[in-house]
Amino acid sequence: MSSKSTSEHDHTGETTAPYGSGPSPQASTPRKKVRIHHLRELKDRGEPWPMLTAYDMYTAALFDEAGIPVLLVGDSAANNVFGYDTSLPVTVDELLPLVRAVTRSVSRALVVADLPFGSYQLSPEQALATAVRFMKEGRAQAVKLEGGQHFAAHVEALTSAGVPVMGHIGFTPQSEHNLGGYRVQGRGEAGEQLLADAIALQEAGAFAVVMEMVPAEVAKRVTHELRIPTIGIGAGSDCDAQVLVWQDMAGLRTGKAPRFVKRYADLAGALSGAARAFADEVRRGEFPAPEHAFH
Ligand SMILES: Nc1nc(=O)c2c([nH]1)NC[C@@H]1CN(c3ccc(C(=O)N[C@@H](CCC(=O)O)C(=O)O)cc3)CN21
Ligand SMILES: CC(C)C(=O)C(=O)O
Ligand SMILES: [Mg+2]
Repeated sequence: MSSKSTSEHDHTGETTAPYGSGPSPQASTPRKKVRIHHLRELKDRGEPWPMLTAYDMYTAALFDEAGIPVLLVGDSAANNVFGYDTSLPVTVDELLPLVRAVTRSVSRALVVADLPFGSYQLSPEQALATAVRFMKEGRAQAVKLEGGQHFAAHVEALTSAGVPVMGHIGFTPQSEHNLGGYRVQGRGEAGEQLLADAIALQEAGAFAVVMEMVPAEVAKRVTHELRIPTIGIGAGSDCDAQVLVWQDMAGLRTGKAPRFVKRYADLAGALSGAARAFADEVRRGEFPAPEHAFH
């Protein structure tokens, strides 16, 4: 990766530091709306960046303030919001209000809407019709869809209509039944196909590609071959960016998380402690105290 230092002027005439530049921690927080070319600049400078899922107002606003440049309203809302056991059942009508809540709540982060199973696979026309709903009704800045070479025409239909597209290859949860469960993809011979898929997405106009559960060596090679950023989840440290589902990252998910997850907090413990403390105080007659009441 080359090192390139730029500072640019936008239509306001204001000079802005590129995202992630500068010596202080604050400097890594973008002061204005993150745009797609910022992500490409970060790749060119070799500066890794974070992406998180978000599905509602508080998380979106907090992650935006924390300097997460890209938020994904994932179809993983199926598991992590709606309580389905796979991502397959979730619909556009269920996801749209979440996308709208997130876009309403951020000032800087780029918001990507994940196209759910069945909402784009039928044809490039279907993909465009669905993407248009997420852009117009959800006010998303980009959409994401799962698939490689076979979906190049879909990606091209979207990008040529002005819809920025993020690809997603490797383990693609919407195809879990076809892939035989939650398994690492792209080992051995399949690594060549993964690279071909990534290149096909780039050539079709995708602005970034998620690689989920692929060997770190393969992800590294794809990352070096592509001009557009790669975003890893269980794909090692050589991707241009890293994404996690926020409930996994913050320890809200109970039960065993996938191996690629690191927990940075114990929200499950904190929330369950708060609920128990509230319940105890109500049962003991300690809450509400006089200062919580009106007289
Ligand atoms: N909370 C959450 N986190 C996710 O990362 C996530 C979702 N939900 N929902 C949609 C998909 C499903 N994903 C998953 C779900 C489970 C594993 C998992 O259990 N992995 C095991 C087994 C891997 C193997 O056998 O090779 C692991 O230990 O990583 C992986 C990805 C990723 N996505
Ligand atoms: C894990 C990310 C990449 C995703 O697709 C989702 O959350 O739906
Ligand atoms: Mg998804």
